[in-house]
Amino acid sequence: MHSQSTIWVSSTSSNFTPVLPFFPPRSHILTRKFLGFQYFRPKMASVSGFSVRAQMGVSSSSSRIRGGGDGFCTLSEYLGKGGADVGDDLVVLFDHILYACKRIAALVSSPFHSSMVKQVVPAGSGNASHLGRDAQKPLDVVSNEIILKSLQNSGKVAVMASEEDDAPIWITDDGSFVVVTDPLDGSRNIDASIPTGTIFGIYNRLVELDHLAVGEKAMLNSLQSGSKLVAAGYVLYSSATILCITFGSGTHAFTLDRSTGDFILTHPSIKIPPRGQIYSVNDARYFDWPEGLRKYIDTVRQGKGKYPKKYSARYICSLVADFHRTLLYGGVAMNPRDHLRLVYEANPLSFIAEQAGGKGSDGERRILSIQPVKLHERLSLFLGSPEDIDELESYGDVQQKVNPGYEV
Ligand SMILES: O=P(O)(O)OC[C@H]1O[C@](O)(COP(=O)(O)O)[C@@H](O)[C@@H]1O
Repeated sequence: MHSQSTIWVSSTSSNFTPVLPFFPPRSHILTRKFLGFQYFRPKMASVSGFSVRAQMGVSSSSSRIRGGGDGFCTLSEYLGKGGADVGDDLVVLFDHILYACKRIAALVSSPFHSSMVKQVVPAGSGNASHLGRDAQKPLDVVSNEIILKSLQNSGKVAVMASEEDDAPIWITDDGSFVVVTDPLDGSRNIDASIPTGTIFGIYNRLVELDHLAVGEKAMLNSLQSGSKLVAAGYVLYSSATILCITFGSGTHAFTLDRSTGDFILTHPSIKIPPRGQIYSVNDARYFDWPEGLRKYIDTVRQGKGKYPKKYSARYICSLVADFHRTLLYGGVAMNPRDHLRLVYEANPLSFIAEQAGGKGSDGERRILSIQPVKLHERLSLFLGSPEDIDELESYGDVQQKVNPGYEV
């Protein structure tokens, strides 16, 4: 489907190994099997099984998942008729989103990205609302372009609303979907090679708005409540490239096999632990927090909360990475100040959290029940294990309203 052939130089030392085509065909799975590679179930993740066969019959949706004859289930197999059967239009759309994410994955890990992006990003381009420490990085702009191009090429998307653009972009009247996205979250970390991620949510186009002017229907389609999401996902660019998705029947994660370009189902039916022992927050903000939040953190870090063990702190400062860890290990990932966006970040991740048995809250309300009123609306965000979120909310006053504009 995609004609573009990027060249991937595979090298672990100064000796260059032969240049491989980027993501060669699936027949390489045979080589992988022949070489004896095995996928193992991660120890700390609470998943219903790892190999496709192991999870057969676990639930009505997962039992329909059929892997290839080799026992692995690729994303295409998962989405297709023998699997979740999400419909041809979504299959095509996912194929294009994932192609874009593979390009971004290649870009963020490329030794050449800093010099490449300097050439392609004109000064002053991008979202005017990004100022100071929120200023767009060149890779934000490039990633945004990559995603927009792929959505255009898919022919399936009416509107794209991106964290990087001031206004939503109307793509085609023929598209049946609306895509909201943060193309490269955590990009402020990129120069230090810390994990980053792409977040996206997919809605149906609201056909009842078709008669409106383009700008108006683009905006209203993008301001749908998170409870209307058809699908949501993120791609984590880290030591592994992980795609985590939901279509409203469970949360499933796939790991990119760099030798074939396939996303392999590695974490079917993720279940977040009901309670974790980790909180994730930028606690340099402690003195700007409200009383309730300080009390909550003071309590759990001393092991005096409902769970009688001392909590640990983990904070990467990259939302997708902090959320992914929370999904697998449990606990709560939070940003109590009005910083993260409802449309691009809070809604898709809350949908994924809920489908894994977790919760997404602004400290008082369920995120998915909030009606967005502004495209770039920001809010406090708490995501994680249901018992941890309930306990945190019970402290009442957990939203940081003082936001002095931190410099780092
Ligand atoms: O500075 P804080 O409050 O710790 O915020 C860090 C958060 O901001 C982010 O970098 C996102 O910010 P941007 O949307 O401005 O890129 C998240 O990845 C991270 O979780």
